Amino acid sequence: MSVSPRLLQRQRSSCVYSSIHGFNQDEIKEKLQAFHGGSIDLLKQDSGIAVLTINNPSRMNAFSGSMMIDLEERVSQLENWPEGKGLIVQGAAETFCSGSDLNAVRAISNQQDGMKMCMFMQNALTRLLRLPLISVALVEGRALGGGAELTTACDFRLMEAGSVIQFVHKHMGLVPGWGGAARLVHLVGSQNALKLLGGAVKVDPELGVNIGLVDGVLEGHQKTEGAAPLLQQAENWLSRYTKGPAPVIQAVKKVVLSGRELPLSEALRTEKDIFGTVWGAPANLEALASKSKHK
Ligand SMILES: CCC(=O)SCCNC(=O)CCNC(=O)[C@H](O)C(C)(C)COP(=O)(O)OP(=O)(O)OC[C@H]1O[C@@H](n2cnc3c(N)ncnc32)[C@H](O)[C@@H]1OP(=O)(O)O
Repeated sequence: MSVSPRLLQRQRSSCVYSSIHGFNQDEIKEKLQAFHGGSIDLLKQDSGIAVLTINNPSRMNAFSGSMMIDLEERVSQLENWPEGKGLIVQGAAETFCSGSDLNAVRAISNQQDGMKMCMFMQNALTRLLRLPLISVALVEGRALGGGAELTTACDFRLMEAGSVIQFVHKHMGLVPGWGGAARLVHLVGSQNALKLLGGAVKVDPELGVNIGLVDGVLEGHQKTEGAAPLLQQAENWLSRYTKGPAPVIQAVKKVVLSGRELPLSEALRTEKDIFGTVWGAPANLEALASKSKHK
């Protein structure tokens, strides 16, 4: 499939690494492709909420090399989805993700390949976080290592009662490399981030909510009689933020993103530009015509 120049330009501007940093995406893709197994599945729904599933149940949804490539391709598809409003990232078979596939990690444990894999995943997860969609990580079971990092590449995190997020990197003689440490500091502050990484702390829903990592706790549908399936609960939770026309929801995400990532003057100018895309647009004119009251 050929990629349009506009799409390529948008992808590049969302990436952290490019050829200027000595990063060659095709080269690392070829290496990663050798470690296959599992998939990343994308379901775009008419509601404007997509579901991205980390699917490698026989390895507790660990990321094989080919799944890393899949992830990058799915993010590209979501970048090019004008009707999109929200995204739920979940794991298959009742667990979230056990990080990178340790078989692949062992095979590419040399310094150079490790750096390339790290840059590839930072690019993919940064683009995931920068999607103009409001995103939620739905954590069921365990989110370990790179799986914990993946949760921080979403706008929100919902945990099922009994689930765990754990940055186990220290136990592996590592630190996060997929951007998880930088994002964690933004989410919970440097004191809490130091505790979570330095202690490889098991974060349960209660601790997660207390430190601001977790935005909601869902009832375990298998343990609580009458509870809705988890994905349904997550969709209901997300829908309060995705009600309305896609251009408006996407603009909401973009102004928050620019405020989060850019220096103030630049964020203000970006906000003005984004404001310009919704001012006088159909949803704005419709709201003005309806003389709505906000009681
Ligand atoms: C970016 C840096 C990183 O992400 S480094 C990787 C960090 N992750 C890890 O170290 C996770 C290691 N795995 C575990 O701790 C356990 O397998 C967990 C996930 C707790 C599950 O335990 P338990 O319920 O007893 O199942 P199990 O150990 O029998 O696992 C089932 C099969 O899945 C596999 N598995 C699990 N995690 C990985 C992984 N990260 N990479 C490759 N394979 C993994 C296990 O080896 C096991 O496979 P098998 O059935 O023995 O063939």
